[in-house]
Amino acid sequence: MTTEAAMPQPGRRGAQWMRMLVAHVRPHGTTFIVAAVLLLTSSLLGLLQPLAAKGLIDSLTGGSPIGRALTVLMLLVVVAAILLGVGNYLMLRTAESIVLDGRRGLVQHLFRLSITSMRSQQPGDLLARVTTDTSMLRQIASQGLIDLLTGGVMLLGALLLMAVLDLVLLGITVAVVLLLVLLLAVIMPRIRTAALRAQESVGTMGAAVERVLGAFTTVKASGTEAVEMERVDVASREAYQQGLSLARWNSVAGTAAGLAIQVAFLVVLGVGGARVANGSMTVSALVAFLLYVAYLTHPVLQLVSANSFLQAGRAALTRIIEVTALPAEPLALPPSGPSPATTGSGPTRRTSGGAGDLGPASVIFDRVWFTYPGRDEPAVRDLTLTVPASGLTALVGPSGSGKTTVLSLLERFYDPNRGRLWLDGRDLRRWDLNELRANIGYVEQDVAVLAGTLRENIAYATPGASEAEIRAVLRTTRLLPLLDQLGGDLDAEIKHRGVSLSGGERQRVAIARALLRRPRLLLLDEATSQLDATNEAALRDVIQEISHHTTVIVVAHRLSTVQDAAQIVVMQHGRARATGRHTTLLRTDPLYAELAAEQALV
Ligand SMILES: Nc1ncnc2c1ncn2[C@@H]1O[C@H](COP(=O)(O)OP(=O)(O)OP(=O)(O)O)[C@@H](O)[C@H]1O
Repeated sequence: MTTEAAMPQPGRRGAQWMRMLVAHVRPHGTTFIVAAVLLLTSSLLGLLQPLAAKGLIDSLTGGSPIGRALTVLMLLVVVAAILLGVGNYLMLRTAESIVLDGRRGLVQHLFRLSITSMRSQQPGDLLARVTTDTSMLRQIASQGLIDLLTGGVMLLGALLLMAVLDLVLLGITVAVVLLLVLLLAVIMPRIRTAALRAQESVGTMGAAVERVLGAFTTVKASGTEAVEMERVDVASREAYQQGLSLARWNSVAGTAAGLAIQVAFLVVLGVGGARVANGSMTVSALVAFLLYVAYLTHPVLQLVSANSFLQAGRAALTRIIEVTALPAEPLALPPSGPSPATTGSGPTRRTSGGAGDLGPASVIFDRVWFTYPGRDEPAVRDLTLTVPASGLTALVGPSGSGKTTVLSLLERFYDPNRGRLWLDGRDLRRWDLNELRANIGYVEQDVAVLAGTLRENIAYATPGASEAEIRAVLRTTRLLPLLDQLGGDLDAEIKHRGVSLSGGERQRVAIARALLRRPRLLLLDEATSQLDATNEAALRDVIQEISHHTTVIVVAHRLSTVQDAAQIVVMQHGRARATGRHTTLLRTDPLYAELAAEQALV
């Protein structure tokens, strides 16, 4: 998890797209094959139509009755049309299933990405990959593969039947088709490049839009709407240019294919006419041959468009493969149902990983070093620290001294480069990741409130929580007035990103969420920084009370909030420079004394 998770280069993923395509199609193999057989049969019946037409002409010119030949021709037309309809439907159904599977697989992987992988990506671009790129899978299956198959078979079939009719004319037709193939071989890489660039620009556009949506207030307050619009516009213009390039090359390919068939038709007409005149072939054979040449238009255009779809699909698949190649964490267990009710006065641990009621957890950092990917300076250096089970430990120190990083290492968002961490005497790396996180309650610095109801937000990590339990944590975190404002309705909606809540309310929602889980280790990162004095004092008491039966690690800027901590760790440049109680540190550590003096605590 500690290695930089840059997006792999498309070239390196080149051969994988075929394997991935096969993997996507395989689960729907039966329907795909049935659909392919129906479509092929329909095409083959279409292939017989010129022969039936020849029979009809022969009957007409020979003066024999045409009823039978006419019936055969009609039957061929009707049955081919029905098979085409059913086959198309089945193929589209398969294509939709492939898109569904593709999206599910991609999202599952996306949500399991390690923090390092996720931070190396642009969320808007990832969104484009999940939505737009997966949509392209539909075209690969419904148009690409099937057109390639039916077009190929029809082309071969037609050439075979032409061979039966006249070898000289066949030679002319094959020569023209080969010329076309050569031309297409030149055009196809260009189509592929344009498709990939177009998809990439859509991703860039998504990232540019997401950047604004994620900081909408800042954009408004800074008056930078026009600048941001320009950024999006650059990406959309690029997508437009690549779309044009794609259209250009596609129309060159389509026109060349149509032209090639017409040229073949005219040459065959001329040479064939001469051959009829000198008695080398019959009129009906020439008519049938010409019908086959005209008939070739369809499979040839099919093959051309199949290639375009496959090139575009290949570009999309390449972008999907890039995401699936990023390092991910093990799959999270589904959240547990309601936990057993609290008995007596002691707390019952709620976990979604099944940790059970194990009491508070002890934590040890043993000479831990950690440098963020892409950074030169370690954020944590040679950190040795013991946090006893139960009690409040506070991390204080200047901004950037590594306090948040210490909490991130405990959550295993990152693994140390050197040294080891222990929780309950067990190396952190030996914990099942989901079990580990189920034991920890974490209130991050930039607390997240999700779109949804108040209940969903509070019980986010504890879906089985009862109404009484939720109300209890709301009382503890002084959120009952908020509930009153929402008309006493736990199922009232909170707006996207929690923008309808104040900063302090958001913090308290996050604390309530962590408390409801009744973790064994509670990590609070500046969790009360936005609270007013009254609420802060009240929550400080609550946290003190919790620390009697839970291990609590608090990151605090305001020393007033942690004066009573059992242990205060003073961090500087990633190191723990001093550890002790407030009064001791005031005497023994100049930095702590300075911080306290700045905050008028002495
Ligand atoms: N995701 C990240 N990628 C790269 N560097 C990071 C990342 N997060 C933090 N850092 C760097 O690591 C160092 C420690 O950061 P950290 O957030 O742990 O400090 P902090 O003491 O919690 O700061 P503050 O009190 O301002 O929140 C800083 O130099 C910071 O720039």
